[in-house]
Amino acid sequence: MLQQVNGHSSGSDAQGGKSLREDLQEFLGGEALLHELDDLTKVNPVTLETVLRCLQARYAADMFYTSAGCTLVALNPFKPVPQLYSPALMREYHAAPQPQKLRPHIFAVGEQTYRNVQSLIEPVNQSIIVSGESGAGKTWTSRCLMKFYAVVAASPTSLESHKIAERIEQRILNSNPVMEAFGNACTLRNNNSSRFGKFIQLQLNSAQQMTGAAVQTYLLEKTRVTCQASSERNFHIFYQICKGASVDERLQWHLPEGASFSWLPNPERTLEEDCFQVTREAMLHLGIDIPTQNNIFQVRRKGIPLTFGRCDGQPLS
Ligand SMILES: Nc1ncnc2c1ncn2[C@@H]1O[C@H](COP(=O)(O)OP(=O)(O)OP(=O)(O)O)[C@@H](O)[C@H]1O
Repeated sequence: MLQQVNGHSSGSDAQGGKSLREDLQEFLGGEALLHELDDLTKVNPVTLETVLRCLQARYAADMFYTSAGCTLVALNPFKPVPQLYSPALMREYHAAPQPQKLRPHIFAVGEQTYRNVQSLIEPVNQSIIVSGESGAGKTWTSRCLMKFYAVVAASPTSLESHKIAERIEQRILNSNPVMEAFGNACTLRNNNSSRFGKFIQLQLNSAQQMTGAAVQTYLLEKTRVTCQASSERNFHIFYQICKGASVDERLQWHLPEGASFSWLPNPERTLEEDCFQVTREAMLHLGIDIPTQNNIFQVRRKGIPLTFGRCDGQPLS
């Protein structure tokens, strides 16, 4: 049903102008070129149908980013598109005199923000809000932005400062697997769904080089530890420990090979997120040594109330 949108009415215009229906027909008549509309502000008339048809045409043409004024609409390709995130493309957006004139991309947003920090009078803080429904690609997009800044905000001249910058970049990137292991879970909508919100702050010095990062997390879905919807799973870390612990660790942590736990449903699902080794290495790079890691994993086990027990009726310890 056509509704009044932007001053257009669904019937004929009394002043002799075209009706919304005619506008729509004219707009959709040029469907072959819809994918070329890289900014939704160029869509006319603006209706749910025209906007969706435009995004659909761009999606079909493998164009996953579309501007909407100063907002960027990102569609989840649900397939690997490596050329869309290559370091060469990062450098292209970084070097462009006007990145906004290139094709819409998360790197254009990243670069514009990076340039905005350095105003003529004093540095100005910048914020990027990544929002969308579960599975839309927020975590992916945040990761892309962090990788982008790790590349563009690291061009120090001296070898020593280069090493410092490299270490910071690596730590920033390594924070992702750790946060995802402890805060993400497989849900019906997303195999790697973040069950918490996060505020990531990247810090730059006066030369625009990355000097540090801080992550604040909030609203962790703690109830998932004890209660999961059917066909969903607990936090990745529990499965990682159960699947990836060595024989010695199993003995120390009282995790017999093949034991199943009622609070760890659907363990048979094998996800790429189940890799314990990746989490351990990332923790090591963040400065969490092996004894501390072991303490954390023991706390994890002991922190689970005994009432959950094992499926085979044995107590946890
Ligand atoms: N740009 C992209 N290119 C390729 N794959 C993508 C892209 N964006 C998202 N995906 C795929 O979609 C999946 C879901 O994306 P992501 O985890 O980022 O969603 P989300 O919005 O953070 O969801 P949630 O709110 O549940 O945490 C990813 O694991 C990845 O496989």
